[in-house]
Amino acid sequence: MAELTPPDSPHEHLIQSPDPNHPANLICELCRKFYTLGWVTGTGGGTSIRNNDHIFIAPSGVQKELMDPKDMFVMCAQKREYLRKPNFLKPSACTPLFLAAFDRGAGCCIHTHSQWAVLVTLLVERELGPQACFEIEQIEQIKGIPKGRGKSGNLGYYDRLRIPIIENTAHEEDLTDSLEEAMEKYPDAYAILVRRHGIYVWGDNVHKAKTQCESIDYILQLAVEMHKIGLPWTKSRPQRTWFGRFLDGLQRPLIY
Ligand SMILES: CSCCC(=O)C(=O)COP(=O)(O)O
Ligand SMILES: [Zn+2]
Repeated sequence: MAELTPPDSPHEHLIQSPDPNHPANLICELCRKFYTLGWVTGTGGGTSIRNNDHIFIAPSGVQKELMDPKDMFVMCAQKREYLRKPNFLKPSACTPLFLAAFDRGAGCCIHTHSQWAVLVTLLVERELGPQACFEIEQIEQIKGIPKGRGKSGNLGYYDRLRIPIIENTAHEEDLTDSLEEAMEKYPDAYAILVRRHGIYVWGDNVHKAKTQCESIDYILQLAVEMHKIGLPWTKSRPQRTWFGRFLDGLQRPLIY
């Protein structure tokens, strides 16, 4: 796709490997899969992988399903300096957001423009207000999400999954401060929704980031469908008002 860094560059070996699990190959393969799910259409969304000392980043504004390993940027994880920069390309505008996830121990971060994610941010705003998180419980797929950083095991069926929501900005990179704030406020979160935009999901490694992103997308789609037929996402709302409890008593199908 791109005009390449000269092939005699000392860093070409960083993106050349016959191993399908090499990060440069894997980002391209994953983005092809994610495209079919509607996660990275129209150049939106993307994926970044940290592999020990190296961070692999896709270019900005390209069709993510058509990328080639030679299009990948490679950054030194410690110095945060680019070791490999393909000519005529810019690194993804999501780079500072991916780095925020790597700073907190992630091995892979996936950004999607899934319509389910966008719809849930709109529903939460309308039903619960601008400061609210998305919350859901008693759905089997919640078990696909870890309890939190430094905690062993995954959420259980009766645990509540909470995904914070931050407001969108005109430029992707300007999301960084609010994303980091949300990461600090919700240290157990492995995902953050961006209103009217999409979601960032990260995991300890590629396998975990991918399966967590799949579980969350499944739950977000389910949540939209549940809302359409008037089913609540949680059994009860924390800090309910007397009016909320009154409505509970009537067993009205409202979202809290
Ligand atoms: C139509 S995509 C707008 C930018 C965006 O939200 C995104 O996720 C893609 O950014 P990138 O710089 O990686 O192309
Ligand atoms: Zn985006």
